[in-house]
Amino acid sequence: MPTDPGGKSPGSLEVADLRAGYGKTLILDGISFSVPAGGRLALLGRNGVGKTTTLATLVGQTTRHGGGIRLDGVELGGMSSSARAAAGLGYVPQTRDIFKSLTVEENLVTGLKGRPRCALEEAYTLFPRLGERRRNGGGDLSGGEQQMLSVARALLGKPTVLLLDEPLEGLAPVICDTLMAALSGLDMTVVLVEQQVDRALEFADRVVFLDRGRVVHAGPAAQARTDTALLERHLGVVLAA
Ligand SMILES: Nc1ncnc2c1ncn2[C@@H]1O[C@H](COP(=O)(O)OP(=O)(O)OP(=O)(O)O)[C@@H](O)[C@H]1O
Repeated sequence: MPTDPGGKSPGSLEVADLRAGYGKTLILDGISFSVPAGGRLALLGRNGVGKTTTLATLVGQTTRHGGGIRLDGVELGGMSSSARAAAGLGYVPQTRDIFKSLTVEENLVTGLKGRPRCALEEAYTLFPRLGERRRNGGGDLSGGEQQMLSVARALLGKPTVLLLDEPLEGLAPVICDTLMAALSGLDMTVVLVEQQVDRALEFADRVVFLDRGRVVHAGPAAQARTDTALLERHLGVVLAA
């Protein structure tokens, strides 16, 4: 992991009493959580509880009504989305943020943010499939390849915190394995929203459950995996033993 001049690893995220929504409609009603540099947080909850809104608020795509978002002690709340990206937030939205009319390589170039073109090799090393398909159009890729492209493009910007919104949605189990293996090798802070609870809890070290725009539980992911009452209460699921 890169270190700052003071020798501390970057990527410490602190969200304090965040209140946000769409226009005047409040969805997040005072959310607080923190992730240390290099930590992995799973953000879970039933449909419509505000998980996507939380990530969208972190990157400045909603209306913030109050509260703070600090990255390595720097308040991001008043910044534009592009300034937050420059500060270190990388975002992979649920919609897979790729340009379908551009080739794989052209898509990746848009993620370079001023870095030299040779940095594209990082993406092809992480996902060799993208290297094989570098001249194919983004719209011609399978769902899994599009997701790899979306993740790789976000990583090329060298974020210190990666925000992932349901990266496994609609993907075959073998592609989910490939993606999770790549994500598990990353050396950065990650906030993961995911419906595949077992995979999310295996990946994460901490978990936060949301319900109706509030944090209703926060704790170690390993403990949550075996707490059937907790999972049933907040998600309505029971994991296979
Ligand atoms: N653009 C929008 N304008 C107004 N309301 C919205 C908008 N996007 C989401 N909402 C509302 O905000 C609430 C939270 O939605 P959000 O997408 O954050 O939930 P979620 O936990 O990510 O759900 P899911 O698991 O279904 O993706 C829902 O009631 C939703 O209808």
